[in-house]
Amino acid sequence: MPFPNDFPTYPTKQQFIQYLEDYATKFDISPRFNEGVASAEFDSKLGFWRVRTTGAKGGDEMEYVCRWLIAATGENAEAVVPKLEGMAEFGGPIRHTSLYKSGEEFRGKKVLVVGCGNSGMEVCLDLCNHNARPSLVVRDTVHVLPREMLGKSTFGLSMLLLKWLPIRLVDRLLLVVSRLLLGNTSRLGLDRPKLGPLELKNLSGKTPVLDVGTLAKIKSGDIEVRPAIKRLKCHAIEFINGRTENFDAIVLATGYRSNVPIWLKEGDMFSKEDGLPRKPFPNGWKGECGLYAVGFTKRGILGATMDAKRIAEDIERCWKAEAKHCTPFKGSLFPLSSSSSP
Ligand SMILES: NC(=O)C1=CN([C@@H]2O[C@H](COP(=O)(O)OP(=O)(O)OC[C@H]3O[C@@H](n4cnc5c(N)ncnc54)[C@H](OP(=O)(O)O)[C@@H]3O)[C@@H](O)[C@H]2O)C=CC1
Ligand SMILES: O=C(O)C(=O)Cc1c[nH]c2ccccc12
Repeated sequence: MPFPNDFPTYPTKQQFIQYLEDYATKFDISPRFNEGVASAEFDSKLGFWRVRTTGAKGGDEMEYVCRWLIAATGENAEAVVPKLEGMAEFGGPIRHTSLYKSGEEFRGKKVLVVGCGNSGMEVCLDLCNHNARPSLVVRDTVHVLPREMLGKSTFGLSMLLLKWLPIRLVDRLLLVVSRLLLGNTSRLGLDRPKLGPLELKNLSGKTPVLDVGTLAKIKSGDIEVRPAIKRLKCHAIEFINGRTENFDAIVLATGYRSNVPIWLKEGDMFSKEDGLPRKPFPNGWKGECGLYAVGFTKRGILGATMDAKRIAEDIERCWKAEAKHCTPFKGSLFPLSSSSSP
């Protein structure tokens, strides 16, 4: 179900919520809100999955029983919080982006944003817009692309080009246009990886950063780039280049991970280490006993789409095969008198 034609390229929160509600109505979906899955386990005696949930405040336990279970909790289910030396000593707030609401509370403060993915870049800009003074830790290479190219969204354009051209050529085009529109990002302290943005996404899962105005703030000096952190002190931070600088607060834009191992009681399909399917792409979508996984391919929306189609087809096939084996109602109720039944 596509977005309505009158939606802008970047729908508002309210428009997106409306889309989700229309989607649920159209496909007759009744979401269960304010419930979290505590555990899901296959009951081999029953031949079904038992899924236990708890209410928002930990109360109201429920159990669901189902033939098929699709894990769709994603690659960004819980915050990754790095252990930094001296973390307990630091005097100011240390906030992961998952808990970041607005730059308002950091007004006038000197803030270190750790991590230069899409979250870190957008938080830096928001901090600037609230008159905070952010610095950004960039410890590795990163691909920054303009959000739009030739009047089209870079993401949409990439997906379109990939239908016709090999990935390396699309990457070359993206980099040429980025260079024209953004200039040389290395001069701002943002070196590019050797691999192109889409190839890197496919191989490592690292998403290119879409610039929403952060680069201009780095250029103007409103955001300063810093190397990796060595250790935290009471009101200061020491970097690996030996410099120490005072900061009032830290925002950890250090990313997210899957939380499947916490709730799914199952040993084979998902790795305990990273919470992703063990089978390599594109085979990670199917497990045993009616268990499936969607959206754990590190290949963004395209990857999730592939999983979703395969799962829907597989369940349809199982469903039809099982329906065939079920004896028709009449036959099973009156086995002796149904001499005409096959
Ligand atoms: N508008 C949009 O489209 C947005 C999309 N997103 C998406 O959500 C997902 C999550 O994004 P995000 O939250 O940015 O997480 P990411 O995983 O994309 O980025 C995390 C960043 O933190 C860095 N990092 C991690 N640990 C440390 C550390 N100890 N010291 C210094 N740097 C560190 C990583 O660097 P390194 O590479 O060196 O590990 C990386 O740059 C992504 O897919 C992203 O594209 C998020 C926000 C907005
Ligand atoms: O398909 C997705 O959802 C991806 O994560 C890939 C992606 C995210 N942002 C982009 C920007 C330009 C090209 C590809 C991507």
